Amino acid sequence: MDMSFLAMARRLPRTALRAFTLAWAADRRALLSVLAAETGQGAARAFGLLATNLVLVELFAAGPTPDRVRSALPSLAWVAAAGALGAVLAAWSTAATGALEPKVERLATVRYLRRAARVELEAVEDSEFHRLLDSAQYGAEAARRMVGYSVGVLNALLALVAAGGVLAVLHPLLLPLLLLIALPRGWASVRTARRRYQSFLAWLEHARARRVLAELITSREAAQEVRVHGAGGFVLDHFERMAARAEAEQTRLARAEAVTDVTASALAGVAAGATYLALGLLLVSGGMPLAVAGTAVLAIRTGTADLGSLVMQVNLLYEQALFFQDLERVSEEAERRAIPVGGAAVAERPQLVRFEQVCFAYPDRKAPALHQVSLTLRQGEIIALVGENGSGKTTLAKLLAGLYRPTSGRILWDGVDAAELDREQLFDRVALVSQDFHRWPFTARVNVAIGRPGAPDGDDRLERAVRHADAHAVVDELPSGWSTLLARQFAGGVQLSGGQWQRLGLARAHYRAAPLLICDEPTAALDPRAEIETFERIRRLADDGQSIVLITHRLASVRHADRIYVLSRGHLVEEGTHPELLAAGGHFAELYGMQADQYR
Ligand SMILES: Nc1ncnc2c1ncn2[C@@H]1O[C@H](COP(=O)(O)OP(=O)(O)OP(=O)(O)O)[C@@H](O)[C@H]1O
Repeated sequence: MDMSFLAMARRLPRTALRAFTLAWAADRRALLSVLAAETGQGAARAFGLLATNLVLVELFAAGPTPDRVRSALPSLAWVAAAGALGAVLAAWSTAATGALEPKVERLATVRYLRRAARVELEAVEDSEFHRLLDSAQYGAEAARRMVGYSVGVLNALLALVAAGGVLAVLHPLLLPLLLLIALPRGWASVRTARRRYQSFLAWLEHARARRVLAELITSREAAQEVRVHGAGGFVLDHFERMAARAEAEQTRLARAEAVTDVTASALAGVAAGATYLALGLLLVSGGMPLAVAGTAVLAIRTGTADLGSLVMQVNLLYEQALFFQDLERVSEEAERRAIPVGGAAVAERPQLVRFEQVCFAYPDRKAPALHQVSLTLRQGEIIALVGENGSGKTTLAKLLAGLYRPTSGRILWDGVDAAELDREQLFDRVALVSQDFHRWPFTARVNVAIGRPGAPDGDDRLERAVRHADAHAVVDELPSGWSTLLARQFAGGVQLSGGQWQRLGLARAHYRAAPLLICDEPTAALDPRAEIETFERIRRLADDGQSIVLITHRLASVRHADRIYVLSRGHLVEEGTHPELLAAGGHFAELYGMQADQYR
């Protein structure tokens, strides 16, 4: 909230320069066209004013009126020529600005999204970072607007230099008086912009919550409970109350703006009065001829209009710059929290992954989710992670996949600490079927092939993956087969059942063909036959050399695991094979007994 006017004034040129660099990168030809057209317009305007002065001098000169008009004609032609040139240049500037603006917005958006996609998972889960991301959403649009407003500022500035230059030539007193008229308006605009932005920041969380509430009412996920449980009225009621509070803030802003504006207008009025009084006194005292006074009035009028527009444009630019700075800030933060690039190479087929005394705590939680966990996974082995809800199984899987880094302890891949490995390569060795694997709103084909975008042998690979996950039946039933869109919210989109989705998720993980497969509850939505078959298939993958980490609550299905690790409240409490753990009569045996009893 470093919002003092001076601090902002110091930062504005730097921000404008960044926007300019962005525009240069987006389309330098369009940018140069805009600059040329605007400078040309400024020159044409100054020239036009000077020519007007010559017209007036001729008209107010002594002699018969027809002669005076005749001698004013050449200057009048110059006035017309300057006007025509200005109009052509303005049209050129409009066309170039129109071409430049969307490119700047696209470039700003793509840069920001590229950085956002590369941050650590921890940052994505951090509400503060999300808040930044939300406020930065407006930044790309602000970058676009900054182009237009910068052009406006340039235009008004050059026009002002033209009018001011002419005034300074006419009489040295007139220029400071002109500035005096503009000062109160400038003050008012900046004050209002700052107030609006401060309010935006203070109310951002509120606006986000309101948006979430509004989306809930229309979302497909909540649609059933909105109706059957009557949750719609409840949510709407909250939305209305929150909206009413936001409206009160808008009213406060509007009132404050009105008071500021009226004060500024009064001060500007006094300054304008003083200017015209000075002009009158100069005329009366004979310090200025009538023709010059006529031009001065013209220059003051256009000059105040130009100043007004300059103040407005600077103000708009300033306001957008505040939003653009958010984008810059989030880019810096995303860069700071980015997944590091480079590092030691990871073997194509890692032989051994070891957890050594690994602890992990989520940043917003006091109690660690994992406490001194040590385990080993060899190539071609299946290990199973079991334990009650919240015992830390998924967290462990995410650490293994390289999504989190241990708070203490080490994860060694063939003896090398994962912290030193090239994370991109590490990700490349892992396939995930997580509990919440993503249901991409794309076609069935893409939903599988997105497991490894850009994989070379398209259809064969797809066929193998589908056969493995027994997803044929799912795809055969779809109206357009592989090309069916799996997003009900779009025309022609189809909705799959949970189990059908799960088969596609499994096919996706198989399509990825990574040496390490992590299956987190891969069969929760499958019917009993499909579940048994799936576990059997997963087991066969290990025979082909894939290492598998299986997380499940179906304790009978971990029989074939080479080793079972039992977690409880983040601690590793038991490990062994299925028969060993049953014989030990510990935690696993107890859980297994409870499940088995249900079937007896
Ligand atoms: N992103 C997160 N941020 C903060 N805490 C989390 C996060 N994910 C999980 N936790 C917490 O960490 C602990 C372990 O969760 P985890 O998801 O690893 O358990 P789990 O054994 O996979 O549970 P389940 O069987 O229910 O899937 C829980 O207390 C959970 O509340």
